[in-house]
Amino acid sequence: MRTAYTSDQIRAAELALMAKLPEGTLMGRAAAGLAAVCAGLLTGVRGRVYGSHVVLLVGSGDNGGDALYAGARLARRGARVVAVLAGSRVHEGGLAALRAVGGRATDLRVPILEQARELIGDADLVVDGLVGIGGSGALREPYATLAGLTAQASGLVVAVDVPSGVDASTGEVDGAAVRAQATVTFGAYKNGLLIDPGARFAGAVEFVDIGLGPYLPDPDVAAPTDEDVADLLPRPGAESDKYRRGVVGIAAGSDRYTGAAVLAVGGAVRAGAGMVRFVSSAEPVRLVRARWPEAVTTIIADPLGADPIEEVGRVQAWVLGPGLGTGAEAHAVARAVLSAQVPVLVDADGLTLIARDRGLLRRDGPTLITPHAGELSRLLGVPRERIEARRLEHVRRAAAELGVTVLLKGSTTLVAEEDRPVRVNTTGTPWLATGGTGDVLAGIAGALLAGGLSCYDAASGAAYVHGLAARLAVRGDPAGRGDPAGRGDPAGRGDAAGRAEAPIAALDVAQALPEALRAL
Ligand SMILES: NC(=O)C1=CN([C@@H]2O[C@H](COP(=O)(O)OP(=O)(O)OC[C@H]3O[C@@H](n4cnc5c(N)ncnc54)[C@H](O)[C@@H]3O)[C@@H](O)[C@H]2O)[C@@H](O)CC1
Ligand SMILES: [K+]
Repeated sequence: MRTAYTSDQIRAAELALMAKLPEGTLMGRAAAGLAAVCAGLLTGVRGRVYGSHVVLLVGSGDNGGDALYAGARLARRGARVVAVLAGSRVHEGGLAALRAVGGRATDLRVPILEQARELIGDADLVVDGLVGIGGSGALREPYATLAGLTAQASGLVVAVDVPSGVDASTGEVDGAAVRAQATVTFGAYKNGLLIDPGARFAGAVEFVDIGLGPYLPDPDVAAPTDEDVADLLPRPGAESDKYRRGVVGIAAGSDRYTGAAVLAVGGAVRAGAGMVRFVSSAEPVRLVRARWPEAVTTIIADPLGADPIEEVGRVQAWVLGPGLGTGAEAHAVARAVLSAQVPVLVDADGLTLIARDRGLLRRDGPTLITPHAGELSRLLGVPRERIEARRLEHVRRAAAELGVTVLLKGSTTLVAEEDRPVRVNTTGTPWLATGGTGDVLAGIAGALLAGGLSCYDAASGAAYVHGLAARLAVRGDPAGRGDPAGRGDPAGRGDAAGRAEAPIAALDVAQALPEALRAL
């Protein structure tokens, strides 16, 4: 599990560790690690550090101090280093160290932005030491303009600890922020490096150990890795039969919307359900049977009757909602499914139904909901843009307010359950933003729930394998190996340039599931 923390958590751990060490030790470790990463990147691009142009953007806090000490180390190796002093104060020790080895600082008599514009344009490397975990709110001037100028840099941009303008605790970006190719982070991951929109600004995240480990509390956020997911996925034993592996019931589709049902069933079949029982009206049943003969189907004879799902046999978990419709009949089916005591995953139209009738969520069994930002917006009565800008806050709020496990889909998929770290998914690809992929995800998670996983594990496991399968489908390479911004990057971004990738249809994701599962 890759763990991440808020600024306050990191700061408390640093204070505890610092109390045991001579002054300056931690900054020394941070700067040495930062300089080593910068030197490696410069060598990769230019063949050597010697003679390279390095510009340090230096704020008034310790983040600027790190940049200055690292700059001094690069200057000692022959880099031409200039510090743009952007703050009203500067870390004096760091500035003295830089000057002592021939580094320069901007002339305070000349407007800072004028100097910076030219320097940034010519630099091989820009080091962003404006603000780190001490930052709060939107960047003020001149930091905001400096952050914007880094977009015009022709050389590398490396952020110190966290890209300036990204809220380290939440990933929120309010106004300008530095967009880095790499972020060198100290002691522990910050939430904002894993969660969008912030994660998009961080580039590849390099971790520098400064000895904080023993002082860190329980994490605020955790990102499962291949090993974690492989461990939690159910594997059939010799004594398994379809019931032990789990029977998932899928109540989805309507005569108007049939595709979602086919996709959800496909996700469940391919993710290893022992059996899929599909329940719907005649037309989706016909199509599901044609595409997935493995599924056992039931046509609901009387949706408005006393128990519309009475005819369905034993089920260990339900998926409710894809393509179900939102009328009276769908409501009746939803009520019947949610009155079961087994885990129920609610998606798509099911979410619209519970947004209108929250009483449906008053039930005995565990509930997992899988909204995207628009659906969550209707559930919480909060504008969609606000949810997208503050994903962590809203996924937590939904879990607390609704008393369910919440998987919030989107550019970074999050899973929240009260009193647990929020899980962030690091697989996936922007190509997943296409119709029907959510239905496949619901099927996968349903299969895992039926296999005995908790809502929390089923949701995070499903998001993970769904993302892997999508990568396999878009580039024939589930692990994203050969893509430096892929698996090596904890944020798990895809190849930003979209190289060697092709669009996918949702069914391709379902079809790629077996291979993704084999790759784990
Ligand atoms: N505390 C420690 O033990 C260590 C801290 N380190 C570094 O220290 C950083 C934290 O240093 P600080 O606590 O001094 O804080 P920062 O340097 O992150 O930022 C604080 C400064 O930025 C200004 N500021 C805050 N928000 C701003 C905004 N929106 N616009 C413009 N200016 C803003 C503040 O007025 C203050 O001067 C870490 O991110 C890391 O880089 C490392 O050296 C490792 C050890
Ligand atoms: K920074």
